[in-house]
Amino acid sequence: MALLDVLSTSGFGSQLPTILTCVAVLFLVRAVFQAQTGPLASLPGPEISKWTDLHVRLMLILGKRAQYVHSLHQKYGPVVRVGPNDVDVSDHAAAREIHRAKGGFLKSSFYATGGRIQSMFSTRDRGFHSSRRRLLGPCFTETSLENLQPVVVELTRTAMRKMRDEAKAGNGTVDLLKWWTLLAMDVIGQLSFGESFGMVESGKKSQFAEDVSNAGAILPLRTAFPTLIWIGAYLPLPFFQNIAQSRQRIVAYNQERVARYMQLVQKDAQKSRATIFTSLIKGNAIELTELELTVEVQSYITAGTDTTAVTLTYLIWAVCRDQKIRDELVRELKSVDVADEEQLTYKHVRDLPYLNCVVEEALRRYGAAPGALPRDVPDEGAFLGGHFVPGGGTVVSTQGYSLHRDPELFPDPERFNPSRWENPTKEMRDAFMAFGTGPRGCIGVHLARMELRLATALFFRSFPSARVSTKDGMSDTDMDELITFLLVPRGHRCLVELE
Ligand code: HEM
Repeated sequence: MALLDVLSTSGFGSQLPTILTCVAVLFLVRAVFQAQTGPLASLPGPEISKWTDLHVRLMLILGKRAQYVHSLHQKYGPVVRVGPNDVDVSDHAAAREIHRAKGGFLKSSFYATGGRIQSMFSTRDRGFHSSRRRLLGPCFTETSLENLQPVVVELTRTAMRKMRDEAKAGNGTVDLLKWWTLLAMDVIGQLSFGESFGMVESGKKSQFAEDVSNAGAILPLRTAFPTLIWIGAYLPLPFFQNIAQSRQRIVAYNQERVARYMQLVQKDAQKSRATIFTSLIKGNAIELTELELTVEVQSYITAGTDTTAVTLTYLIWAVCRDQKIRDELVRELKSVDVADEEQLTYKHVRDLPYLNCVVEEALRRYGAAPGALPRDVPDEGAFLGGHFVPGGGTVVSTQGYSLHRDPELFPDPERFNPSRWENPTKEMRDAFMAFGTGPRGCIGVHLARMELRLATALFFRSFPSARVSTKDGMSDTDMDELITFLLVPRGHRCLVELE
């Protein structure tokens, strides 16, 4: 018997509207109760945040979430409710508390996007993370990277040569975002597999790089509407199918490269190319399985390419826009006296004071990960920024965007002003979160700083009068800051004239 017949003979059908109305009323009462008297009800924030976070999700897709949340902090203070279960904190001491070791705030479900195999980046498991970080941390120290710096210098030098060639062959401009992306990805390839992806040399993104961009482009949508993406994976729509194919190709490519590297190690560990994993070689094997290594390398490519490339793009753009800053930087760089440009090493530039101020200010103002870093509040709750934030399902975030714009610590915070780092206070240092902080802070921080310093130094030594172009319609609008998890310039390009 059809279901409707059963319902009508049982009299249930005639009562259905009443039942549905009761259910709707119950939901409404529950929502009102939660909004007005729930454990987060006393936290400051706009009325809408008590009912929904849909507006915040839409802001995320539009690349304006960080700016919106910052405007809430300006209005409501350092602790603000941004959704029924979401809080954002811009108090420096509270941010440190959230991110400190053993603070009890674990990465939220936002990070659980990477399938069944966990990486150091994606894991939410404290035990897994500690053991992986203990193993890999030593690979990323300044001392370990020391041995690898010549290959980074060489790749950067090649990038300069290729940029000059491209500018000469074309209309005098180059797209910084393109070149820094090729460079950053080649650096990770070189340091992970002992061979680069060859993109700086070819001047073009490989299929692999295109796939990485494709897979990354879906991140905002996945973050804002994870269920939609989950359903999409089962639908025969080209958009979702293309992304699935990109992901499959990325995995296959990484597997192949890692397998090749491991064969080299097995054949002759001594002669295998130096990589960040060299110190993990014991006898003729590496202390990670092929699969573990593949997943780790993938996370370095995702976490270490666009972050470095975008920060560097904004850095060079900001310096080119201000002749005084550019001239001061060029003056300092010219003071490095080497007989031949080819002899310039990382050591020559690492400790240059003004260069370091420029890098620090670029990371403060344009660090490429300024968005929310969400953490689960421990069950017992916590006092943060003068408020009690309850646990049991609350997610608390900190965002570099707000922490770096505290006008008390960084007067005129929107201004790109490297000199503010000449004598930084402890409070400024404490508020600096471009690389996160605590045990989940960026493991690539020394590598990133090395790349930023080297590329900036070699760029302005090669092109001391570089300036932002207006050719091909390039304008400041291209550099409007869109922030999902990462920062990206609206125009997805940054054209500069080299000479
Ligand atoms: C300017 C460049 C970079 C910026 C601004 C940046 C920023 C960040 C931030 C803010 C975090 C913390 C994320 C969180 O708490 O949710 C992080 C973590 C991480 N970053 Fe970076 N990063 C950069 C470069 C790199 C590079 C070059 C690598 C390459 C190895 C890398 C690998 C990682 C990894 C693996 C983590 C996770 C660490 C963990 O959970 O133990 N990053 N990064």
